[in-house]
Amino acid sequence: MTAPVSNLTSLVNIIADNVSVIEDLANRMGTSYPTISDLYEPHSKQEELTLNPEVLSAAMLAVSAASQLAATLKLPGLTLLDRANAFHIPSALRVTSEACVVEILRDAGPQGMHVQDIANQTGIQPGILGRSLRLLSTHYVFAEISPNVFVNNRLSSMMDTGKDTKYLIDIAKTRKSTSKSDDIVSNVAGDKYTDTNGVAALIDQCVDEVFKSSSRISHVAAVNDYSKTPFQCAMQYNGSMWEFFEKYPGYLQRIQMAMVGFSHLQPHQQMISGFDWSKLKKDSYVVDVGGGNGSEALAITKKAPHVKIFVEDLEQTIAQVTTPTWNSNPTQKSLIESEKVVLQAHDFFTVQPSHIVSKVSLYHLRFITHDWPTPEGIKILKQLRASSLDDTRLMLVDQIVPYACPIPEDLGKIEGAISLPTPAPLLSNLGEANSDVYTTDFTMAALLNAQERTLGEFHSMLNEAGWEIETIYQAVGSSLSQIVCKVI
Ligand SMILES: C[S@@+](CC[C@H](N)C(=O)[O-])C[C@H]1O[C@@H](n2cnc3c(N)ncnc32)[C@H](O)[C@@H]1O
Repeated sequence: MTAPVSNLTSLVNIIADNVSVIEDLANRMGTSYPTISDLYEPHSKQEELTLNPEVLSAAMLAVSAASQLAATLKLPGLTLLDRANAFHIPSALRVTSEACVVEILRDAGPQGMHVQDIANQTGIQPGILGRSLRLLSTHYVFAEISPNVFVNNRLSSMMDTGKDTKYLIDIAKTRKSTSKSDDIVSNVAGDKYTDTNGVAALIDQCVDEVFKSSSRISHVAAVNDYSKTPFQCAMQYNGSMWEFFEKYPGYLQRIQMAMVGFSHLQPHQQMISGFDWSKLKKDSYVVDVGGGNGSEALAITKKAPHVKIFVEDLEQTIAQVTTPTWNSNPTQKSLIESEKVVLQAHDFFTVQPSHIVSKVSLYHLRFITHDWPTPEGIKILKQLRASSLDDTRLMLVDQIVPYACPIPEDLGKIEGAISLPTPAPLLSNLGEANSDVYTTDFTMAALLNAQERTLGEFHSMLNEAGWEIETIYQAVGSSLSQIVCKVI
């Protein structure tokens, strides 16, 4: 009689089985999985391997099992302490970002640089910088290769803006000389982030205003007063977050680039290719509602060259971000000049202009409903319903929060609403392997008293606004989905 497999062995077996799936594929592709010490090379064969759907699925299971194994084996009190102190990591990331460490270490190359020499370049105190780098290295961001000598690694190099280091150091010095030490609002230099992959913008936004705001979530919950957002409490600002961004253009530029960064973090999410763009009627209109800097609209011009695209956003965003972005790129400029793409100020809480309604085939909303509490989400969706033709479709591109249990039967019948079975003893939502959707949900709570939604929450919000989910398209290893709806 064979002994039953222990919980620990089951977890180890899941890791071993899935790692061998990955290594088999790597061998067939003639490459290897990148190590943590490699620099991030987005176009390398190694990074291409990491985005293969089979590899993504296997990696999700292995990561889920490995983190469950770590949480099981480490003494529970120490795991709890880790969780409770996790907020020190954003502090350390902010210290290193303000000191331009990623770019300084890029210039230093594989031999790295002593923390004293890194510190000398921006005038930061080497003590706290070294401790920040060691805390981060312990969490696999940067590496300490000899005492106090650090190098970039796969994680840290992903935040490289690619910009000239001296230019960034000058920006950092100007920031320091014009900010008071007790400033809650520091003068963000948006130029640091333009023409980058957006990852630095995303990380800097997380470790600045999101971090500050998150510390106020429990206060808002405790007093049960949602008339103010945690962001408003933290930044001591009475207007909305969007008004704040309009008042401080550096923050506005940063959040728009952060959206671009979000796509680069999970490039496979761009592979969501389920929706058949060719089916849209020739010369009909696609409206990218709350389209920001228009990066998605640009992607749509390639998938659906036969339609006209309107990028709508708030007046200031169109003037300060979208228009300069499109005018500075010759291809995008020519799309504007030929009127294939129209950039237009429009408040999505109001009905669409009649010239749009007459020919609209699709309203596209990426990362919009997650910015709003459900009553406001319903108002936005109702305005679009009132601005639709019978065959107009609505596409929400947002993350669907997985339940931590099997999907309810009625929701499971919606086309594309898959919920993959997970092997025991893993959590059914794959736990830490899927943690980004739950942290993004808290980011929405921190900034806007808003939220990411489960499929059930999407279903009822859409129904209330006069829309019915027709099909959902998802990519492996991603909670970002295209939720395509028709009018009821
Ligand atoms: C999270 S960003 C998403 C941007 C873009 N859809 C993307 O995926 O990159 C939300 C956008 O909604 C815009 N927005 C906020 N309030 C708005 C309103 N009342 N009317 C139109 N756009 C608005 C913001 O300016 C911002 O560009």
